[in-house]
Amino acid sequence: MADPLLEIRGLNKKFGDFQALKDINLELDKGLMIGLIGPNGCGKSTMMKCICKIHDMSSGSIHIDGEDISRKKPAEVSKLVATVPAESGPTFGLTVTDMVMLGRYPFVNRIWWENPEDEVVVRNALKTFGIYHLRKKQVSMLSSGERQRAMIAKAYVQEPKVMLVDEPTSHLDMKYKLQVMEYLKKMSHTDMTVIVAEHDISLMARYCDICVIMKKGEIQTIGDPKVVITEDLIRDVYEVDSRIGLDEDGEIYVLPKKYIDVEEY
Ligand SMILES: Nc1ncnc2c1ncn2[C@@H]1O[C@H](COP(=O)(O)OP(=O)(O)OP(=O)(O)O)[C@@H](O)[C@H]1O
Repeated sequence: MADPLLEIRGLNKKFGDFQALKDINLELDKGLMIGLIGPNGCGKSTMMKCICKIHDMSSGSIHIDGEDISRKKPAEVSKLVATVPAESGPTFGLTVTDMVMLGRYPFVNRIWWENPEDEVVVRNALKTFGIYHLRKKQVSMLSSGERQRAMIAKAYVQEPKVMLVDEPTSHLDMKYKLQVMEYLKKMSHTDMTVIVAEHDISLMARYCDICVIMKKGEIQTIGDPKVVITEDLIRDVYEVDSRIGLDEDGEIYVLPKKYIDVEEY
């Protein structure tokens, strides 16, 4: 059997006395779309930041494609893993093309000067993500949906093996939510494993091959969303009563019904 693309062993992360991640163990194969689900503060972003080395681990190991990331320099890690953060941050008057081109940075040796190959990769990404017509526009002028697609294009041109996407649809309307998830799904079909943290569980259940459910810094369960996402699980993890159904296409939808006030018990 092939080795997993991402292998996390005994990952712990502490901020001072607070333990944000507790003994995380996870093996993921390539070519999958993975949904990271759990309540606010359960550790989703912290786990992503450990995978891309924004945070140092307190203990444990992370291997991507057999490579121990703790031994890699930042530029080498950037060739293995790319991140699409929840917020894009300041863009300093960059055009869409300029910003997406920044994703090629790990491939530049000493002097920053894009070559014709970089230009082809960027042009293709702009077309793939439907933003070619916006290429000369400043990123600060884009709508949320357009900016999100530009951020995904920037991560895509990094040609990573693992793509980490934090809350990709939080500012998007229904159409762009679906569109962004479609793009991410397509990327997972190019042998890239895409890990998405997102609060819309119905959307995650529909698009993800595997869901990783987290609670209080630990992995609660992992598996096929149609199997693992149940009313009992939602009650346990979110303290919310919900109804879970299947529409005529066999897709799961999750309807939150009532917040359970734990103080009442
Ligand atoms: N740099 C930090 N210093 C101290 N505590 C932190 C730091 N970063 C995160 N935490 C804490 O670690 C816990 C996990 O945070 P994290 O951002 O990973 O949660 P999350 O699951 O991504 O939440 P959300 O869904 O709200 O984005 C939280 O209690 C948070 O306050």
